[in-house]
Amino acid sequence: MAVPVLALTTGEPAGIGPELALAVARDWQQLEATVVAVGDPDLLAERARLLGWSVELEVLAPGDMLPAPVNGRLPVWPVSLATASIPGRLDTANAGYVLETLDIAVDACQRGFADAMVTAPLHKGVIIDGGLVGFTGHTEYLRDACGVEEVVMMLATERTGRPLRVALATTHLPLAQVSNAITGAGLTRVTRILAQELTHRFGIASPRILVCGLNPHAGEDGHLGREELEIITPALDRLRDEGLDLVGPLPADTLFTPRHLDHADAVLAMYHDQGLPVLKYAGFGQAANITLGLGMVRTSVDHGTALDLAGSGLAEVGSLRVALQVARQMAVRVH
Ligand SMILES: NC(=O)c1ccc[n+]([C@@H]2O[C@H](COP(=O)([O-])OP(=O)(O)OC[C@H]3O[C@@H](n4cnc5c(N)ncnc54)[C@H](O)[C@@H]3O)[C@@H](O)[C@H]2O)c1
Ligand SMILES: N[C@H](C(=O)O)[C@H](O)COP(=O)(O)O
Repeated sequence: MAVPVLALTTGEPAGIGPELALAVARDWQQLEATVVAVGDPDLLAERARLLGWSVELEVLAPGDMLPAPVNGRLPVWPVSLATASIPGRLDTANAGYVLETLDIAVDACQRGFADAMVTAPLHKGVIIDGGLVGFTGHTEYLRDACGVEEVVMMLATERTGRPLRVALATTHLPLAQVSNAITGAGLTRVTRILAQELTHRFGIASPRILVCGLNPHAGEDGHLGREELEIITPALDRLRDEGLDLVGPLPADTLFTPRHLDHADAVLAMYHDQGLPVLKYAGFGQAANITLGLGMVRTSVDHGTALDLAGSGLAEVGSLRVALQVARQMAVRVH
């Protein structure tokens, strides 16, 4: 493939997404990809002015020839804000704008105008308050936009020396709903996608996956919960019969130790705050969020909108750089 094209959605306009897009454009470093921002050019220009950064915006349309990356220049596929955005101040009027940037990036990937999409953070609450009841995040929105039944959220960092990859069996759910959401069919789908994508998109021929239990001490033989005995173990056994290399269910408190992690390619955690705090403790600011199973490449940052930092220029750009690098590597590998 020629140099891949990455469509970078600029996220919640009142958050740090717009300035992170500008920050990477000031210094593309060694990124061997062409990046086009998807967002409001006036917003980007205003944020650049506020920060005193010199970034030249080049407004183009999907399908137009994209220029090679030059420090201080940022190509943009334009989307108009509904109303002017003030750093740190959410406005439900702009919820539709955020979603439109996602739709444009998905469409561009599907039509071959981009090889991957990378997303700056959005604010889930303001999208819901803006009218999209049931919205829970990019992952689920993109699953529906791509028309697939299941996707897998996986965060990955290399700050730990060897890659640490943590995937989730359930994503953005209230904790009270997690147990009911762990089903044999769901676990089977998620684990298959994880194993397949580790092979196809990360080049790991026969990935070893460590699977967390749901309950303390993986249920203590049924004394501290029965999901391991009744749901998780039977599902893993069936998948082992298909040839998958799965270890578990293991107690989650001791799974994340070198003794286990040194011999594994990924961890499958049962829920968001079982797996992600560990990953973020190890690699916050140097990790990428990857959606597996979409049929296209999508990565994102490991952090949120950081409204407290918006407009200050102080937000760290490390995770966005990692997300761009991972998207580039995945896009190149897929072709
Ligand atoms: N990829 C995404 O779109 C994504 C990811 C995580 C959270 N979110 C959303 O973001 C919103 C705010 O979430 P939150 O407050 O829980 O998390 P947050 O990541 O926005 O903020 C948590 C803390 O980390 C700091 N922080 C975050 N990013 C930083 C950066 N780049 N550099 C330096 N410090 C940084 C913030 O200042 C804050 O103190 C929520 O709506 C959440 O759902 C979106
Ligand atoms: N669960 C993610 C995290 O904690 O980093 C975050 O909420 C982003 O999720 P989406 O990519 O689905 O928006």
